[in-house]
Amino acid sequence: MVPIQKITLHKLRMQMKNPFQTSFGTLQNKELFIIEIEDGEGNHGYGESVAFTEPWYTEETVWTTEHMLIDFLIPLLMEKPINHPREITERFSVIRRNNMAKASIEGAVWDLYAKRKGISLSEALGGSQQTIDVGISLGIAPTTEELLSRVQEKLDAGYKRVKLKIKPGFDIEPLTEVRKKFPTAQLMADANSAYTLDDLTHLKRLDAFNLMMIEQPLGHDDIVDHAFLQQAIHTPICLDESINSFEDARKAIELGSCKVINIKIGRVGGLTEAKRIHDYCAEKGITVWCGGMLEAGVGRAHNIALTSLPNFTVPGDTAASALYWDQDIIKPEVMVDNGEITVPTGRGIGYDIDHEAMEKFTIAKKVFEF
Ligand SMILES: O=C(O)CCC(=O)C1=CC=C[C@@H](O)[C@@H]1C(=O)O
Ligand SMILES: [Mg+2]
Repeated sequence: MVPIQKITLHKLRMQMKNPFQTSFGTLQNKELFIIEIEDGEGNHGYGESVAFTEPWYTEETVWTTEHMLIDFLIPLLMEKPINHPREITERFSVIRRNNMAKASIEGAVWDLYAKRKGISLSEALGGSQQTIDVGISLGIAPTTEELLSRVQEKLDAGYKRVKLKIKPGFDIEPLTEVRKKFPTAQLMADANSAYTLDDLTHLKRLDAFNLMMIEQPLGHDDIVDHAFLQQAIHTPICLDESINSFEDARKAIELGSCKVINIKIGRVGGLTEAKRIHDYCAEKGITVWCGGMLEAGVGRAHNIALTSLPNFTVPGDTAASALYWDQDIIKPEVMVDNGEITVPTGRGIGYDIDHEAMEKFTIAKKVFEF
């Protein structure tokens, strides 16, 4: 059993070092919840919520996360005892979607479970990789020169894959320049649904850049048009926004809508569902990699543990804390050495919470005792 005696929602506001620009807007201040669960025996499990303050990536926001946690998910979690964190997906299935809210608390139970067993979260999940490869996702840059210098800097730092954000009007030109300057770099592009099938002729031109993949070129909820597009282009399509569950992944793979899936724990509703998608993709020969949501340290630690599963073969978006934050909320912070992270072997997420830093960024706190 995983006894739960106390749940604390720490609401944090953290300022990003550099604004992150996508085809929808710019992110500078991040609000998030750290969910802390205590078993009354000295163990603390931690999870992090990843919804943004505005619903442009998925429909969830920081505010809906709080509403779901307080009014539905915490009461459901406490309805009867949990024997294994694996049971939570099923328990939460009476609530439609709200996957990021679900994942935030499910992750905290997984961490608590691993800590109680005295094993790492990676081990609890069945991870086998001791080091993981790391890539970087770059926001849209103000100029092509600036983009080239950012790519150069990240490749020099050892990052093993560079993801560029593209949108109509900012695609062929920057990709041409980046490819010219870095002919052998592992490059990919993410459109965050900025195109439609009307852009088919234009999208075919992207085949010239030898990209590892193009992420979510079409509708955020589409798998049909993507299947048509995948037939028409050579570049592998990677789905991000369209895959919110194991069932979505199964259907997309059956339809031939993608060759790659970007697994984000929050988007699919937790570690259990993420692992299920990973296992299914391994069986079907579909490549997976772990995306990021500009998380602080707790969320990154969960991503690192997940990425230690064997079918995570493409470098993930788990870049170093120092690229995002002046000060992170974990100790040590996430360090990337020549494009690799050593998967921690300590109990649970394997990083300690920097309580002082967490207090500093806390803007509200709610405690539930049972
Ligand atoms: O967490 C990171 O380092 C990368 C984040 C990232 O690329 C994204 C996060 C959230 C929305 C998007 O802009 C983008 C993505 O779609 O993967
Ligand atoms: Mg994406």
